[in-house]
Amino acid sequence: MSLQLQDVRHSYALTEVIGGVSLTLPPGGVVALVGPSGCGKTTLLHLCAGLLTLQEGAMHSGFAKPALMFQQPRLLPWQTTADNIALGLRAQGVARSDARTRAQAMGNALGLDAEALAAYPHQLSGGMQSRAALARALVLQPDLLLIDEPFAALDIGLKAQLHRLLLRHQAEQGTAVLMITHDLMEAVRLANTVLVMAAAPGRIVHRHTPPGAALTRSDATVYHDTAELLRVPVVREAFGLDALQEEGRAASEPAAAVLPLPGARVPLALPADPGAAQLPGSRSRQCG
Ligand SMILES: Nc1ncnc2c1ncn2[C@@H]1O[C@H](COP(=O)(O)OP(=O)(O)OP(=O)(O)O)[C@@H](O)[C@H]1O
Repeated sequence: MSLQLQDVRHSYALTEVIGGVSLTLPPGGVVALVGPSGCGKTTLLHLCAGLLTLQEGAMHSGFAKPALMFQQPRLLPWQTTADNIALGLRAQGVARSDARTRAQAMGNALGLDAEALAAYPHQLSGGMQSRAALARALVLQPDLLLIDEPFAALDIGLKAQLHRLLLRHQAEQGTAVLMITHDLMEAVRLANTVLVMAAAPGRIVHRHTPPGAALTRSDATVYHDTAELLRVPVVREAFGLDALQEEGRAASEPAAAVLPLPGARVPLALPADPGAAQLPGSRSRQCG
């Protein structure tokens, strides 16, 4: 039972955006696809979720209960938080009272109290909405969770809290997770395997295994490992870092050899040691 992609390609009209991606996600594994904006991460995730039709290559999923968590919480404004969390269960035919009980328990586990669960989405902060969206996915007890940058808009503290909640649930339930992000440090913090993508067309250019188990990975280890990853030439190239650095140097000649890089979307100068929605079920698809 795993998710396997073999030489998957995808084009929008005449433009090839995914140029031959192969990957395997085993049960209980956490794979992060990380890459610059526009390299095809969302397209790939939507292919895995069955939201896009496979055009070329092969894909097989042995997972029976996949769930997708979108970049935006996408809560129904006319339903309470608890009813939003219960939505997938209700769609599966679970009785209203049972679904609500399970939704409340999952909401509580993710830090939503009775008041938040009785509130409507517009009465919740962004962080609470993200918790509700995570609860809505996790309450389904998926064996495969597909995540599309759900924590991108959160502050650093909230992000860390949700990372921990997700990792704890993942470790307890053995859920396989395929997540996409453009944040290298988030990928190193959460994943067993980090796959770095480059653009035009989207392809995997580097595979990285962060040390140890994610739940016990310290901040220092995450910073150090991210810094190491940022030294890999193909990773730097994928994010356009060296080009930016050259621009910076040219602009300040003959000043300092190393400059901060304006506009970079990934951390650039990390200390080496800072010291311190229910989807279609199991499927196998082949084309091309
Ligand atoms: N429906 C579509 N029709 C045409 N082109 C599309 C469509 N969806 C995405 N694209 C293009 O395909 C490329 C890959 O887009 P995609 O959203 O998969 O990238 P991404 O890596 O997830 O980007 P981001 O990190 O900015 O969300 C981009 O050039 C985008 O403009």
